[in-house]
Amino acid sequence: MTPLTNFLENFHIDASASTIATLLALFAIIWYAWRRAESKKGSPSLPPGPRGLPLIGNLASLDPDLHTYFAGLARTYGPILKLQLGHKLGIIVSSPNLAREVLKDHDITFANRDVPDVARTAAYGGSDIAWSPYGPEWRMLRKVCVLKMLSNSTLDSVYELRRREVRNIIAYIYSKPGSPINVGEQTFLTILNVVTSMLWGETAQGEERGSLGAEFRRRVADMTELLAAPNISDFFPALARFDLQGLVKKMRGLVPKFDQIFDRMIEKQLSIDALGDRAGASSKDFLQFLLKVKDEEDVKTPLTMTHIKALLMDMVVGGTDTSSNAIEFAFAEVMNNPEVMRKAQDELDRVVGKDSIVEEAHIHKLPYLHAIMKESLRLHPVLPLLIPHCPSETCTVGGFSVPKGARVFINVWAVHRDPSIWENPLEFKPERFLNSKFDYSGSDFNYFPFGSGRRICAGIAMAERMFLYFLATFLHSFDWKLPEGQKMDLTEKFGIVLKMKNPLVAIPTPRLSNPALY
Ligand code: HEM
Repeated sequence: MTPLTNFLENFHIDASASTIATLLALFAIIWYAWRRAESKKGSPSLPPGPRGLPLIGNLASLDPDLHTYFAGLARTYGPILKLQLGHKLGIIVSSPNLAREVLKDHDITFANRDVPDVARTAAYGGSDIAWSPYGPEWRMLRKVCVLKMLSNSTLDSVYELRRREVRNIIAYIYSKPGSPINVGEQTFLTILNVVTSMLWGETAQGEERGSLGAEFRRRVADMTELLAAPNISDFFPALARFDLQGLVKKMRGLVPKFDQIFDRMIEKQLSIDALGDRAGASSKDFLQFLLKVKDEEDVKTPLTMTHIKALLMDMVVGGTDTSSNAIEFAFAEVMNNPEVMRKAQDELDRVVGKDSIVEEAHIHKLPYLHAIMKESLRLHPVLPLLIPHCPSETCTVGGFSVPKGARVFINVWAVHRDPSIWENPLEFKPERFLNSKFDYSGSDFNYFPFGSGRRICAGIAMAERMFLYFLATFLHSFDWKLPEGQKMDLTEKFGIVLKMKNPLVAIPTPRLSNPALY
């Protein structure tokens, strides 16, 4: 197989001879122009990296599991390395010191994103928090979200929503004695209901809960898969308009399905406002708040309807898939380590008791549960390469030049498994976090599952609450075992969100003293 056919196969392109000839000609022109531009600039001291092929660079050898592939390269080339991804330079950083240089010392320079074509399509032209460039618009969006929806005081005020959804799922599981439960799916549905009811106060019930949730989950999964797929258009911007792999077309097919729901909810909210029927809308609804902010005049950076939809997309896609996959990994690790399960359930029985149900007020009294969350996010940080950063100007990291516009991957997954930092890094051992100094603030670059600096996750408080409350309730309410003859498989699958390759299916047995508690 030639490198070109190998490359085409890697990118799932069916190509006739004439397509290949056209591509070759285009590549040659781009390559020539690029080399000329480079030679004019002189040769900057770039980080080391594997030798690439002319035109396509290292694209032919990319492995779909980018986090493990990058970790392997770092063992050969060191903690900062480069990959030539067609016309785009990729920089991979895999050590705490260099992550600190990028995310702390050069925080503002790297607080930008290199927006993939599909992400631009998904996020209404990149008008959301995650893909906006660093600047007043991003600051306004983040402030609106963090202050209003994701702050501790708002989260406290909507505990009833979380409680209702968690009690619903527990009752549902209890109603299916001995049946296998798809843990990720049920967690996703519950979180989706929490997030959407915070957004617009509507929550799917009964049959609708199952069908709407399953449909949403598929679409969110399709979306994150498209976001993670290597796209020729990003590596050869001159070819973007041809959308050779059809990824943007696929994303364009997905977005309207979300958009219709957003439109429906916005219209509903506006008609409630028009009728002055405040009683029909909870004053806590985030959408209602956003629509009010949109109408505010005399603001320097106005919030538009496009921003609102992009924010809803961030919350529905970013808030659900991350949290549910993180919980699924933790659940699987706990099941795979019976001693950890025993300690977690002992702690719950001591603090909550078998004659009561878990409330969020119990959570701060459960240090072992907190340690489980930290350990699980160490081994399986669900955004293993963060969201790639992009320097707004050329700067030096670890003594090497990182050019303006490079796509910078911070391999937090590799740092979290580095044996020079962590003892027996592959072991799931929550004890290592008991009484430890590690938190989620991103101030220690040995442990930063939510990122660090200006672009740190905007939803940490919400993620922490949902994760701990769900896991505590699941472990307290039931004993869990795998279906007969099945083995636990913790293999990961890379997407922009890390998932379990084979979804966790487990059988619950009630363990509380009284059926009324379900
Ligand atoms: C366990 C769950 C979660 C984990 C591990 C996680 C982790 C992360 C990480 C690593 C980033 C990228 C940081 C960077 O690029 O440097 C991020 C960004 C983000 N997260 Fe989360 N996240 C989780 C849940 C949530 C939730 C529940 C929400 C909101 C409802 C949320 C909203 C966001 C947003 C809006 C961004 C973009 C921030 C920006 O670019 O300024 N996340 N998250």
